[in-house]
Parts: sequence; C-alpha cells; structure tokens
Amino acid sequence: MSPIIRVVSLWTRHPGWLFLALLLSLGALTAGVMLMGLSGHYLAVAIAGGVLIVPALLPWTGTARVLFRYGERIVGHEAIFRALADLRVWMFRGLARSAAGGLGLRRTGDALARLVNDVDVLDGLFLRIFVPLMGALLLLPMMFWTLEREHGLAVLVLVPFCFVAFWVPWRAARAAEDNAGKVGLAVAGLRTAALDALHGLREVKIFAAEGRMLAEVQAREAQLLAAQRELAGEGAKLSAMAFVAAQGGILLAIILGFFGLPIAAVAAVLVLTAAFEAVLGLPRAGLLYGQAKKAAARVVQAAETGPPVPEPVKPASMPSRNAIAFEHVSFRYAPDRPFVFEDLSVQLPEGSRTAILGPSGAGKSTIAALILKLIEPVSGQIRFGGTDVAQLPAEALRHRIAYLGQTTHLFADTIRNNLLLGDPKAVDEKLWAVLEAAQVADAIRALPEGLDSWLGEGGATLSGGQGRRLALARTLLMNAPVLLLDEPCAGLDAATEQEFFRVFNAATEGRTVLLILHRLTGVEHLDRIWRFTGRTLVAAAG
Ligand SMILES: Nc1ncnc2c1ncn2[C@@H]1O[C@H](COP(=O)(O)OP(=O)(O)OP(=O)(O)O)[C@@H](O)[C@H]1O
Repeated sequence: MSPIIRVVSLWTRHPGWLFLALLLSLGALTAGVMLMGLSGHYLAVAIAGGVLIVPALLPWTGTARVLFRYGERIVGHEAIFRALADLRVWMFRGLARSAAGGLGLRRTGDALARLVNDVDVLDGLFLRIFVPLMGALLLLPMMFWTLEREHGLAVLVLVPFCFVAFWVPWRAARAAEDNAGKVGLAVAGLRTAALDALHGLREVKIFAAEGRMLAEVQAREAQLLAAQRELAGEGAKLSAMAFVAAQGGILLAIILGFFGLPIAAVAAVLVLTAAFEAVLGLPRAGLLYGQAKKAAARVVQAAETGPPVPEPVKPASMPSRNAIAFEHVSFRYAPDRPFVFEDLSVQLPEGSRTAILGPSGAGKSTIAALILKLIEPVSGQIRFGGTDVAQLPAEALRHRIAYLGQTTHLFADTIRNNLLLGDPKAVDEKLWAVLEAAQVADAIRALPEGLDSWLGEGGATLSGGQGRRLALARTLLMNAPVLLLDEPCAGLDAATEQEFFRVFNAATEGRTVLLILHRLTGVEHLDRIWRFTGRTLVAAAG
C-alpha cells in the first residue's frame, strides 16, 4: 500500500466530517460559478437591451456561496484537525513500539522532524489537494455546457483549463517529489544539529566550540534554504505558466464570442474567470502533493518500523513464575562485530539475589538488554519462568521487570510525578519509603517544596548522584517481581553505598534481583555472584 493511501486510510475514521467538508466546498464552487454565469448573462442582456434585470436567484446564489464557503472552512478544519491528531497518536505509538531501547539523540531530532514537519505537510493533503482537485473535475462538465452554448469552437478553452488544472499540478508534483527528499533530510539534519548543540551546551562552552557548532548549524540551514529556494523557483515558474494559460483561455473565449452569441460569450467569460480562479491554486497543490508523498513515506516508515526484536506470531501466555535462565546464549551486535559472549549459561532462580561482575565493556548491560528483549540472542535461549522469551510478548514481559539502566531519563516535571511513573497509585508514605531506601530522602526533604519541587529538564535541579538515586527510587517503586539494576550505586560515596545495600535488602525482599556491578563493595546477602571471564560468565561464589 502506498504511504499516501496508508495515511488517507487512517482518516477514514472521520468519513462524515470529510464528506461534509467536500460537499460544502463543491457547493461553494458551484454557487460561485452560477453567480458569475448569471451576472454575466444579465449584464450582457442589460447592455444589449438597455434594461437591467436582477433575477431573484442572484442574491440567493451569492448568499449560498458565502455560507457554503464559511461552512467548508469550519467543517474542513475540524475534519483535518481530528485526522491529524489521529495521525500523530498513531505515529507516536509506532515510535514507542519500535524504539523501546531509546532513540538516541540523532534519531530524536529526526523523529521530531517527522512528527512535526512531515505531519504538518500532510495537513494540506485533503483541504489543499483533494478538495480543489474534485472541484476541477466538477468544473469540467459545467464549463463544457457553458462554452458549448457560446460557440462550437469555444470548447477549445478546455485545453488551457486542463493544462492549468491537471498538467501543471502533475509537473509540479514531480518536481516537488524530487526536491522534497532533500528538504526532509535538510530539516531533520538541522533539527539534529541544533538539538545536539543545545543538549551539549555545557561541553560546547567548556571546549570553546561555539564557533564550530554554530558553523555546523549554519551549514545545515544553508542546505535547507538551498533546497527550499530550488522548490520555490520551480513553483514560481509553473505558476507563471498556469497564469498565462488561464489568461490565454479567457482571451480565446472573448475572441470566439465575436463570432458566436455575444450574450453567451459574456456569461462564458465570467464563468471562465471564476473557473480559472478556482484552479489557479492547483499548481501549488501539485507541489504540495510531491512534498506530501515524501512526508507520508517518512511518517509511515517511522510508525511502522517493527520493534527491535520481532514479536511472536502466537505469543505464549505469561508464566506464573519469575526465574530467569540463559541457556547456551551467544550474542554479537552485528555480523561484522565480535561476539560479546558465547555459549553463556546462567540461572537467576525466583526470589534470588544475584550479582554479575565484570570490567567495563565485558557485556554486563548486554545481559539486561537481552532479558528485556531489546536485542535477541544469535543462538541459545533465554527463559523467563521456564518459557523462552522469544515466545512472550515484550510488553507483558517488561511489566514483570523493573529496570534501572546506566542512563535513565528524569522528566521536566515535579519529583512526585517522576516517581509516580513507577507506581501511579503510590501514596506519599510509599514515595518517602523508596526515597529513604535510595538514600535521597534527606536531599528531597531539604527542598522548599519537597515532593512537589520542579525537577527541570533531565533533572537539572539535582546533582548527578541525587538524580540517579531518584531514578533508583522510581525503579524500586515499580511493583515488579524482577529487579534489574545496572550500577545502582553510581554517584554514591562508599558510606552511602553501604547504607543503600543495607536498606536495599529489606526493600527487595522476595523479588528476583539482578545487580550489574563493576566491583563488589557493600553488597551483602547475595545468593550468587557471577564474574565475566573471557566471553562467558563463571560462578564466583554462591
Ligand atoms: N549498541 C551497540 N552496538 C554495538 N556494540 C555495542 C553496543 N552496545 C554495546 N556494545 C559493545 O558490546 C560490548 C559489551 O557492552 P556492554 O555495554 O554490555 O558492557 P558493560 O560490561 O555493561 O560495560 P560498562 O561496565 O562499561 O557499562 C562492548 O564491547 C560494547 O562496545
């Protein structure tokens, strides 16, 4: 299915609104053409006979035109706002499904460009392309009838009309399609560069790299402007051609009018003026269509890219148990990358407390990513509660697991709302209990607004260590039977770390816990310890 059809198929959820908008628009067009035709006719009669008759139909047609146009604007925009809201939600859901592992900054800029710019381009698909095109098709028989009455040859005027209404827009669409790829890429590139520079502003200042960063953003902007200028030039050329053709068509009707029926000729010329005016926007619509086609392709691609690990066709039901086992698992990130581990087997029995130790780059975080189904083994199996995770739906599996990664995001919101992400129903008492467990309660208590303090973007108002502990508290709050904690004590001093592990044991009683650590300090009551040796895990104690 072509991307444009895919996008339009999403809009069919609002058939009533869209159909009504189309009817009102065609009604306005018909009333406008009738108005001009009647005016021309009675004007010509007045000139010929010296008597001006204003038929009762004339004011009615004028009023109808205004009312139809007004209704079309209201209904059309309502229809399209609903359709766009659906489109954005659909795309966001698709992104969330495909990017569970986090987008990363480069792709965030690109995703934002698609969510905002590309969806905005699609805004015009119905009102500025489809509706005027239907109008042009409706005008064809109307014009044939009017011109034919004037002079047999007058139907020749339909040639410039079709040129303006169909050929020029088609050419414009082709030109815009070639160019829209460049514009889309340039917009995404500009957003990515600007976001990158803004996110890293502190580093930019420390390394005095403002000039280089600015040059990068300006270069991207220049690329975008060049692509837009090219398109605008092409658009202007085609619009000029359409304008000349429209004037030529009207001139032809006037000339033929001298040889035919003058009264019919005046009416025809006025009808033609209205008709050409109605289609003179179509070359721009053609340009827009070319852009919309590319935009639709980018939106559909972003929304329909599958999850990183394919979902099972017939998912197994979630097992009641929560033990985890790796059975002869081998994994590498790409065929041309070395294996991170080979033939790795390890068990995390239900309710056990396990630590995996190893130097940086050994593959500890990769273990967590495999359990969460963000990546899949090259060979071997990972079982959750006895069932191969490949058979389990990723979302249901992740509901069982509370995970604290090495980098976690704190939202620009209050501390309370950041915490409630872990358990939306948690009462204050529970929030303070997890804050105590994560050794950050004192710092929060010292803030003037306590739990209602605003965190700022990425937790900017807390120190790095405090932010990390808040993220840890949020993970502890999640009522999941399995806890995966990747370096939970990063940013803690030795004494606080020891205190953390003391409280941690009580806070996680009964859950299956996997701690991913560089070194073993302060951890007590562990059931198992595994250490990376070469490309596999070896039991260190138990
Ligand atoms: N997305 C990725 N694509 C390609 N290679 C990756 C990716 N993520 C990690 N790696 C590589 O896989 C290996 C294991 O990485 P992993 O993050 O699991 O190590 P780690 O033991 O958690 O390290 P650290 O203690 O520094 O966090 C490393 O050599 C790393 O370069």
